[in-house]
Amino acid sequence: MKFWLKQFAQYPPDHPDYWRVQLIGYTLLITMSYFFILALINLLYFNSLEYTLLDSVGLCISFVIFYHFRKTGHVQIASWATTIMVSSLIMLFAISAKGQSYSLFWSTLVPLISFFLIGRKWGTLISCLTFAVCAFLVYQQTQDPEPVTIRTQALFNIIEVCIAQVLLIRFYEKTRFSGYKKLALRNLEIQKMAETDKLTGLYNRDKLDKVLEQLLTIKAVNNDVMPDSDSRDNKSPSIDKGVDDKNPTEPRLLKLISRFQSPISVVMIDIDHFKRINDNHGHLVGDKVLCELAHILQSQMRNDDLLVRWGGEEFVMVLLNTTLNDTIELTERLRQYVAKQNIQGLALTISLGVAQYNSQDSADSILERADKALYKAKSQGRNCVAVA
Ligand SMILES: Nc1nc2c(ncn2[C@@H]2O[C@H](COP(=O)(O)OP(=O)(O)OP(=O)(O)O)[C@@H](O)[C@H]2O)c(=O)[nH]1
Repeated sequence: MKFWLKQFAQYPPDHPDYWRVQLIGYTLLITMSYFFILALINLLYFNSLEYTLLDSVGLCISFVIFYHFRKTGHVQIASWATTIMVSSLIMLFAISAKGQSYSLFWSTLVPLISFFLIGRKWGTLISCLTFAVCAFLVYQQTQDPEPVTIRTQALFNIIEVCIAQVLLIRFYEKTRFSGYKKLALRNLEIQKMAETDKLTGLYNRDKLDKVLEQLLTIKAVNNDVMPDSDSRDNKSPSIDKGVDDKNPTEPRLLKLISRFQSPISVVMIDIDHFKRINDNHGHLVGDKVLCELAHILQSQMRNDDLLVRWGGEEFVMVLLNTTLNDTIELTERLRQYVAKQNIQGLALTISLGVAQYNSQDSADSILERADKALYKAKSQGRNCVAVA
């Protein structure tokens, strides 16, 4: 089938007409095969010249539309031509069979094709017209005193229409599935973009607010029922890392948050005299320093902790299951580690402000205390850790 279906460069998979183009191709290939087989069956098995002629006309028209569509890629013309051809041949067949031998069953294909190819408005009109003709044929049958006899033709009609229905519905399901998948992926991308800092690839401030809010709400509830554990080595729930995370939109934190009982520390980190780096080496170097520092900080953190870019040259860490003493020890180690690094050929230092969660804290108040601690560290001469 793929060999016969031409892929048009002007209709890539994300083009609104992509699936219409596919359906035109599929429908025309299916109708050509159907008309060819039906013509043979009607000629050789039923000896019906009338139906053989009808099928041959269908085969020729399908081929002409198929050929024209492959040459021009004109979706609108091909959609209308296919719909009119399919519905009028079905109607011609049903009328010539006087609606007998389940020939009316073919009309159920008309809405499937017309709605998809020419839209709701015209699809409704053509389907209603087709069904009106069917109703009229049935009415005529009711007026006919002769009893209806079921022949082999009826069996063929039922089988052929069922196969066509299954093929079309399979196609629609594929279309729907592919559409939803694309939408879901796009939503994930958008969510990721909204939560990520473009420069460093870390989570951004919005994400921090969201995570802290959830974390502290659960913490406040749990504080009423469970005592805090007091060691960083205890098994703790995790927060996603921002950098290089394959799926930052589905943090492990959210899955584990309900089990959360442990102490939380928030650390605000600021590069000392960053303005001088920009002034002396330019903003591009400044940007590279920010990226490199983000990776250095990330490399020194546990998988369980969260690092975000707060804005400018400031970062925030959220440490789970970490007591105040552990946090001071850890941040001091981090400060010394950064001071020893050569970042873009520069030696730089950081100041850190630490705040430990207490039961009165909200997301805003704990960040505010960490910020005050950072201010203290700056006023103590920078390159140090201060506690709120
Ligand atoms: N290159 C670059 N610079 C930035 C970015 N965001 C903020 N800055 C710069 O960071 C500098 C921050 O300067 P200040 O707030 O005076 O702080 P500082 O020079 O680090 O001094 P202290 O914090 O007091 O040690 C400003 O020059 C901002 O322009 C960024 O995304 N890229």
